[in-house]
Amino acid sequence: MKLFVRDLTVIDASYLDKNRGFVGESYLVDVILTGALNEQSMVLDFSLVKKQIKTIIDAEVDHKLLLPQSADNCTVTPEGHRTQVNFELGDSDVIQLNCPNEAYCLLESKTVSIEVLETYLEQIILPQLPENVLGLDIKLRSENITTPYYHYTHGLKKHKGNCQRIAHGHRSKIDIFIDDKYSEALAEEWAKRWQDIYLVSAEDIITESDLSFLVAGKNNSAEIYTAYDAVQGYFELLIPAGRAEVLPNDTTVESLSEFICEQIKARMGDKKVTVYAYEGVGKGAISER
Ligand SMILES: Nc1nc2c(c(=O)[nH]1)N=C([C@H](O)[C@H](O)COP(=O)(O)OP(=O)(O)OP(=O)(O)O)CN2
Repeated sequence: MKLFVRDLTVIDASYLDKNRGFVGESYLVDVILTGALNEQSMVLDFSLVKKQIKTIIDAEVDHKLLLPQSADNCTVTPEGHRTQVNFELGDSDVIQLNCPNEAYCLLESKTVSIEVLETYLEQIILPQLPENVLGLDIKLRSENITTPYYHYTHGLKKHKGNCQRIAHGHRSKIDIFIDDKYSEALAEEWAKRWQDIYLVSAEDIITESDLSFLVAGKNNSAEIYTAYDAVQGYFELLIPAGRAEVLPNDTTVESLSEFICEQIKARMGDKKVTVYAYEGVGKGAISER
């Protein structure tokens, strides 16, 4: 007998890619369970399917940085409850992080892909399900978006939950209206500007000498050093400046939509500007000037 649940949850995470650097993603999760019927004539009660699988996904991958730790360009060094990561990019630039262990999900692979993540999740979730559940098929998919979108990575130091992690991200639609008319050109402009971007708050920028680790190699462009203290611990990151944008406020979706709206308004004079900035799937903030 097979049981399916579509849209069980959304994984908002980021991964490191040799060419793209940080890639923020929002994956919708579908599952199929194969098994014998239990005493309730069910493979597993839907409410338990949803709760148990979501709990594991939230703990293992959601709001984390997914690392291809078998890649030659990825060095992961555990330091007790913290982990240092050095990731060399194709252009010989480097991204470095030093964060509490829960900021990362370490994958035994050379790259991160949907297939790698599906296999990883199947392997860790199936043994935690009741014995009558014999098989688990996890399918991850991106939201079907037909208009421009971007992938961003960020961290919200003031968030009490897992959004405080310095490198989690989202694949997000951006809708922009000028005098109530949809502007594909402006949406595309922002999608291009923030494609695979790291968004950092100006107040979180530190100097190289404030980093707790030594900088490995020299980046081609300038570097940005950012760090903050949050409930889960101290988070540090070094990123080439060309792969980041510094924003005046926190990088909540409210601030992002305000930032985009203000920037466009400055060019539009008397015209009304409306911005729908999404954070992942089906949620976001609206700004109007
Ligand atoms: N008003 C706002 N609330 C939250 C923001 C924000 O910008 N404005 N941001 C976040 C985090 O960035 C987080 O990544 C959002 O993830 P979300 O999927 O909402 O978080 P959960 O995992 O708690 O939700 P699930 O339904 O379990 O996926 C948080 N809030």
